[in-house]
Amino acid sequence: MFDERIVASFDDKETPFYYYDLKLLNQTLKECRSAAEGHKFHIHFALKANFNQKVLAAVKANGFGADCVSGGEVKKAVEVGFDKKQIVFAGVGKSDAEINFALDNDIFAFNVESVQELEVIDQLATAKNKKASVAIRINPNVDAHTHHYITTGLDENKFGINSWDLPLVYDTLKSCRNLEFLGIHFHVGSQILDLNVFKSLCIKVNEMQQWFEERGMPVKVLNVGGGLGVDYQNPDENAIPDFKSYFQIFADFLNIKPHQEVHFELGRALVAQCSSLISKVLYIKNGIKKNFVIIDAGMTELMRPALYQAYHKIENVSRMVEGKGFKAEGELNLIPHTSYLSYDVVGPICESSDCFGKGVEMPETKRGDLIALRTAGAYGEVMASAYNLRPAIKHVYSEE
Ligand SMILES: Cc1ncc(COP(=O)(O)O)c(C=O)c1O
Ligand SMILES: N[C@@H](CCCC[NH3+])C(=O)O
Repeated sequence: MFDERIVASFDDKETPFYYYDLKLLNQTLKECRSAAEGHKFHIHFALKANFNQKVLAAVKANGFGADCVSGGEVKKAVEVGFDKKQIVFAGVGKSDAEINFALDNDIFAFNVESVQELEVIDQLATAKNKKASVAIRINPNVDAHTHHYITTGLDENKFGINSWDLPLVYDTLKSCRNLEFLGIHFHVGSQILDLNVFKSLCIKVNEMQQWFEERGMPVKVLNVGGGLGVDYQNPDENAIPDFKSYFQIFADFLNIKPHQEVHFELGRALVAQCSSLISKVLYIKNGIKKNFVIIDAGMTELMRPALYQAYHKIENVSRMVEGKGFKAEGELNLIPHTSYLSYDVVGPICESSDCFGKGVEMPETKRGDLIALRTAGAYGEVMASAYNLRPAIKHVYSEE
């Protein structure tokens, strides 16, 4: 991904910044869309993964809808120009102001996460003399086999309505005159690489839709959420996820009826690989037990390693020649692997967890080298913070 021309173009840029490969982003979006179109599946992009303006413009241009988790995201989606009939609003804690904003904008649907929320949406819709379309988020108790902080579909998680509360949901839907029941919604977790998880999800979705339809409530939308993972270890070899196999699971195992639409809410799979956090080496500190590379990006710019011990591939792009490996300073020839050193790559923030990788093998690294933290396009800049009064994040975009 980082040929010499790209690295040279970074020379005059102030670090740290997120570098976006817009060509890769567009390729990824197109592949996803064509894989989904074959099955007539609808995809809403989960804005929580990335709400960078250029990213959203590309997502919208490629025909995706918007999956929002706050009033702020609904507002953003409206401002960017997503079709309001392609905006959904999920989240366990929607405030009255957020619900009102979404009602005023006539969005496609609320994914509702509790019985009390159903009642509140009905009251607020009644006050506006409107009907709110709702999908019921059901907690399917399916183990996503992913990091426990990003598992969302187990009984112990706060998300969704548990199946034993469905009779109460049914009664509430029947008594609330300003709600229109649209369908059911699920999301079991994120960074899921084992496609069997989605098979188990399909089985639960089939059970749940039958429950509603047996009670005379047609389920028009089956929303199966997002969660497809990406290859953090091999970002160049597997730059675009296998969308075909992913969608095929749902085509094979979901019991889709003619009156139904299947909706997805993908985030990470669409945007993770198109961006890297580029940072400059400030200092090299050789300790007794460890060598530290101290870079000018910290957990404030990319929080995932500190928060989830998440892995991001780390490369010294100043010493990389495309197709040839690494070069030593001033040399054009390859340097042997034995001259790779082991470093802990850390940021400047006053927290011990401000560490991007331990024992990272890199060619001998010097002050001023550029370091790329790969696969940072999802849950990267959106989770940035101003802790330590850090400046706002900067961006650089590929030409395309
Ligand atoms: C309800 C919901 N939908 C969609 C997503 C997007 O997930 P992912 O980025 O893993 O595709 C999430 C985040 O996990 C979510 O909580
Ligand atoms: N922020 C998480 C994903 C959360 C998904 C949202 N429910 C991550 O970086 O992996």
